[in-house]
Order: sequence, then structure tokens, then C-alpha cells
Amino acid sequence: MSKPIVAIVGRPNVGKSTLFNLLAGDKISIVKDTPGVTRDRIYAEVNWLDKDFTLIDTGGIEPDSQDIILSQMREQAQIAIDTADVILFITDVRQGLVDSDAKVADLLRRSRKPVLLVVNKVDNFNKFLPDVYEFYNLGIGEPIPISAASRLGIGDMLDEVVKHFPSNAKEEEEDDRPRIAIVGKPNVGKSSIINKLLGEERVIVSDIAGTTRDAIDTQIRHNKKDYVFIDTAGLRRKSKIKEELERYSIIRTVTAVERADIVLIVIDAIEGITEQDAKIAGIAHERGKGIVIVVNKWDAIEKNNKTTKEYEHEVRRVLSYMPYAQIMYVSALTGQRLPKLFDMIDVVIENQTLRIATGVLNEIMMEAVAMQQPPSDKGKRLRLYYITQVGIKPPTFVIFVNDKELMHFSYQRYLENKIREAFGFKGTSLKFFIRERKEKEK
Ligand SMILES: Nc1nc2c(ncn2[C@@H]2O[C@H](COP(=O)(O)OP(=O)(O)OP(=O)(O)O)[C@@H](O)[C@H]2O)c(=O)[nH]1
Ligand SMILES: Nc1nc2c(ncn2[C@@H]2O[C@H](COP(=O)(O)OP(=O)(O)OP(=O)(O)O)[C@@H](O)[C@H]2O)c(=O)[nH]1
Repeated sequence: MSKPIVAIVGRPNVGKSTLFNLLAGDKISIVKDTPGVTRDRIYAEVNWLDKDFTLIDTGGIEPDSQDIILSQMREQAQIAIDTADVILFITDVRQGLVDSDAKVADLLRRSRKPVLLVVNKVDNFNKFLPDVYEFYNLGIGEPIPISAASRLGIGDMLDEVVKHFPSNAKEEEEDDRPRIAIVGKPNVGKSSIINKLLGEERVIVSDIAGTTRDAIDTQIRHNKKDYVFIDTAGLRRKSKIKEELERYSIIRTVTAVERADIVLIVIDAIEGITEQDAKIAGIAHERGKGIVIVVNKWDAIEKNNKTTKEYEHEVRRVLSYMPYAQIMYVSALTGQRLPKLFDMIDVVIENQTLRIATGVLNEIMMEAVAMQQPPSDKGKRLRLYYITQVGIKPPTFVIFVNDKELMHFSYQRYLENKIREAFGFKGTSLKFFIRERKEKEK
């Protein structure tokens, strides 16, 4: 099930970053060992009670002049409206109500998205409460007083946030159409691919069951089966600031990927793979989605019998953290190999939802252990007792061991490779949890 998205909007200096960092804790999104992947605090996974959500900071306003601030705030608000399930509109009790707050509030109100009016810097509830009431004048509901710096009112605010999450679990389960996000840098050919796949049959559905977002999803029927494509193309913002554009493109990618089962990462064959591609791919990898790397514009490059091999080598090098990803070479212009995308999507979906019986898994693990001794430290050797699959999308396993500390990354990767040798799992990452179990329980 896709996680709800909560976006933070507000004027400079009201405390957005402080709140973001507080909520994100140490769970700021960073793909480890992935050069070039974003270390900016743009999005983070947050958990409150039993609910998980993705928090987005639409932020980054340079406070040079009032005009610019207002236009950038509008921009931020629009991004939030486009992508979020719940919007946190942050104001500042010390600065009080200002004109741009009112204008942005109008924009948010018209969007009919759930908006929570948060009044920050209420470091002393008794002292500042009368000032908080002033914010009723914005006409977007009851102000929620918090202090991000002193961690006051945060729990009540989060209770309010999760109340507004769409209760779509049931509908989503009933909708078994594969959902495919097409992501990639500007101009790599995302729209062209969708248009070519659509061909004659143009069915656009804007109201996909189970989502509250008004993003346009496209349904395509192929071999009597329906697929839903989530498009991030053409939604570019006009901002002239490079960082702004990049932030927006990351937010679009995160929100599209969040809703998808499979992600098609489109790369421009003419340009070759770049760090920006790696950044985008990292988002899909982190979230454990099924992945197909689609090298587009294959028609436009000169080829000899080594070209594919060289290309694959380079893609694998830059995206070394996702060796499981499938690669396809296509042309949206000529349509070359595009129909095969559907077969590939089917295979990856199957692998994402594959369940392996516990008995078979344990046989594989024991065999692997017999072939290569587990690591040891200070005379104590890692012992592996038991493995079982606990989830799908991505396939998730729990391994019970005597001592977690002894499980090295390299040994875990060795086990993963053995599992892949046996079952394939092409196109999907695998997730492992290592748990300790007392020896005598064995
Ligand atoms: N008194 C008080 N100060 C706060 C609180 N939260 C944040 N601040 C201060 O307000 C200032 C701005 O906070 P930031 O979190 O950087 O604000 P921002 O909205 O992210 O600002 P921009 O990056 O300019 O958009 C900092 O000096 C914070 O220490 C609070 O709850 N109480
Ligand atoms: N030669 C060649 N050109 C292509 C192919 N696919 C797309 N193009 C061209 O690449 C350019 C960008 O294509 P789009 O489909 O608009 O790219 P996009 O990724 O949707 O771009 P944004 O909307 O900016 O994100 C257009 O000029 C296309 O004609 C292809 O397979 N071969």
C-alpha cells in the first residue's frame, strides 16, 4: 500500500526546517553508498503511532524581496497541492499574521485538500495563546499551536495529521492493476513512451480508486490486461532557480514512485547515464519497488556488436547498488521493443509478489552455510538458525541468528545471491531483517 504524503509549506524563517528535522529524526532519506544521491532534507519517512507517511519539505525560499517570497510561496503551495494528501501550513506566532499568509491560505483553501494550520514558536502556551487565535482569520480552520524548538504540541499535531489520511486500504487491495511509474530526467522521452504505448487506445483516468490525488494516471490495456501508468512528465515548473527545479523534480519522483508497484527509470541513450539518473534511481531503490531501466532513443545512436554490452556495463557501474534491475533498450520514436515492456513488467510484478515456502528457503540457507562458513569475531561464530519470508513488494525475509553483530554485510549479500540463484527475483530488491534468538530455543 502506498504511504500518504504530507507536505510542509510556509514563509521563510517560520521554522519549517526545525519541524522537518524533528519529525524526520535520523530517518532522513539517504541512500547509503550511492554517490550523487540527494543528501538534502527534501523528504523523509515518518512514523506516528501505527501510521507511516512520507514528509516533504517544499521549502527553499530565498527571502530577498516580498514579491519574490509570495510567488515562491505560491509555487510551494502548488507543489503541495499537486502531490500531498495532507498539507501542513506553518505560520509563526512571533511574526504574526502577514499578507502573504492570507494569500497562500486562499490558494490552499481552494484546493480542497486537507490543510492543517500550524502556528509555530508558541514556546509558552499560556503567554501566546491569545495571539494564536488571531490565525483563525485565515479561514482555514483551527490553528494548532506548536513549538518545534521546544517540542511542544507535536503529538497533538500528528494526531490531527493522521486523522486526514485516506482510508483506502480496502479499495487499493481490490484494485489489482499493476501501477507503473515512469520517471527520469527532463527530456529523456517519458511522454513519448507513454504516447507510443497508448497508440490508438487513449483511455485516461483521472480518478483512480484509492487515491485522493488529482494526478492524471493513464490506463493502458495490453493482452486483455489493464496497466495503470503514473506519469511524471510535462509537469515541470517554470522556476529559473536550478535548486528549485531539482527539488521539484525529486518531489514529483518520490510521490509517483510511492504510488507505484514498478518503476521504469528512463535514460537517454544519446546522453548516457548520469549522476542525476542515479539520484532518481536511488529513490525507487530505497522504496523497494520493482525496477526496469529503460534506455530510450536507442534508434539515435550508432551501434556495433559491442554497443549493448558497453552500455550495460556503464549502467551497472553507475547504478551498482541495484544489480537486480532489469535493462531494456527501446525507442519511443520507432516503437522498437516497446511492447516487450509489458512482458517485462509482468515478470517483475511476479517476482515482487513471489512467496517462497519456508522449508525450501531453509534448505537453500543451510546449503549456503555448508558451502561457505559464516563469519566469526573474537572466537564467536555466527550461527544461522532459521529463515522465513514475511512479506512481499519487496520480498522480505527474517533470518534468526545467535548474534546480530556477527552478520556482516558481505555474508548477507552472499546469502541473498544464493536465494537469487535459486529463485531469480529479477527486477526486485530483497529485504532482510536479522533477529536474534537464544541458542537454547533452537
Ligand atoms: N522560539 C522559537 N524559535 C524557533 C522555533 N522553531 C524554529 N525556531 C527558530 O526560527 C528560525 C528559523 O527556523 P527554520 O527552521 O530555519 O525556518 P524555515 O522555515 O525552515 O526557514 P527557511 O529555510 O528560511 O524557509 C531559527 O532560528 C529557529 O531556531 C520555535 O518553536 N520557537
Ligand atoms: N531519436 C529519438 N528521440 C526521442 C525518442 N523518444 C523521445 N525522443 C525525443 O526526445 C524529446 C523529449 O521527449 P519527451 O517525451 O517530451 O520527454 P519527457 O521525458 O517526457 O520530457 P519532460 O516532459 O521534459 O519530462 C522529444 O524531442 C522527443 O521527440 C526516441 O526514442 N528516439
